[in-house]
Amino acid sequence: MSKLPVMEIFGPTIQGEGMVIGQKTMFVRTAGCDYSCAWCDSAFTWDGTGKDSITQMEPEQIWDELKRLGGNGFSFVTISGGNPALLKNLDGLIKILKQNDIKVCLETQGSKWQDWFFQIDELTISPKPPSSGMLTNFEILDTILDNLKARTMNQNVSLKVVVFNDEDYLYAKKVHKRYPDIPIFLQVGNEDSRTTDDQVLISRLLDKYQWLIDKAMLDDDLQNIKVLPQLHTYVWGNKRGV
Ligand SMILES: C[S@@+](CC[C@H](N)C(=O)[O-])C[C@H]1O[C@@H](n2cnc3c(N)ncnc32)[C@H](O)[C@@H]1O
Ligand SMILES: Nc1nc2[nH]cc(C(=O)O)c2c(=O)[nH]1
Ligand code: SF4
Ligand SMILES: [Mg+2]
Repeated sequence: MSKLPVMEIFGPTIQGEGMVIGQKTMFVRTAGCDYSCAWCDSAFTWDGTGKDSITQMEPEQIWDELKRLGGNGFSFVTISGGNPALLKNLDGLIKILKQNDIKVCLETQGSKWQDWFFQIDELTISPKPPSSGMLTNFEILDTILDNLKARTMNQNVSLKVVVFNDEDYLYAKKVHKRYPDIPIFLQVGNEDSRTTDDQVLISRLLDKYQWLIDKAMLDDDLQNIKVLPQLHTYVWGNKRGV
């Protein structure tokens, strides 16, 4: 028995964030997080509001559900949460995905290491800036990124920092300075991840994107930087399961 706490399985959709933005992908969202970010857009995975949606699933059942939803139309699965890195036994799911020639992407915040990180094709580590209310344990983050130096050429690792304000921006610069060899993405923060007024939301997010671009483009410290929106929010607003 190696069941995993699953909050939702959805797709196919596009990966809206980070280094594989635009990639056609299925999503598996696990339940539970060791953080509680002030602005978490997936708080239902950890704040109790989604507890009735949590299903304990065997990896085979997750694979069956992915096939039911995605048929033969996908070759990429993104695992997010919550923090999937809380789950020691996630390797069972990764194994089945690999056996079926599926590329695997993981979203995690860099607070926990798992040996199965080495099996992830596209690993995004997203340490949290001050506006989240969380404190980064840089010793753990150092260890994770140090461990990953032993990875194979086939595995991509990137950092992604969500930026809401000037303080967050300085934090992102600090992260880049500490790990200059890891590709880093700045991501627009969504201040209102609950509103259903898409027009207002999108217009605010566009302003925020422009603000972030303007800052980064004028900054000599950030020569090799990528600045991205959360693309899915510009298409579907705060809708869940897309
Ligand atoms: C919901 S988290 C789940 C994975 C993992 N716990 C993490 O934070 O990386 C997925 C991504 O969404 C980002 N995110 C969460 N809330 C956001 C918001 N309000 N605006 C922009 N990005 C957000 C996180 O920073 C993270 O990069
Ligand atoms: N389309 C889409 N792209 C995403 N990239 C990261 C997501 C996440 O919640 O981890 C996410 C999500 O929820 N939807
Ligand atoms: S670490 Fe990720 S899932 Fe956890 S609270 Fe923060 S944004 Fe949400
Ligand atoms: Mg999301």
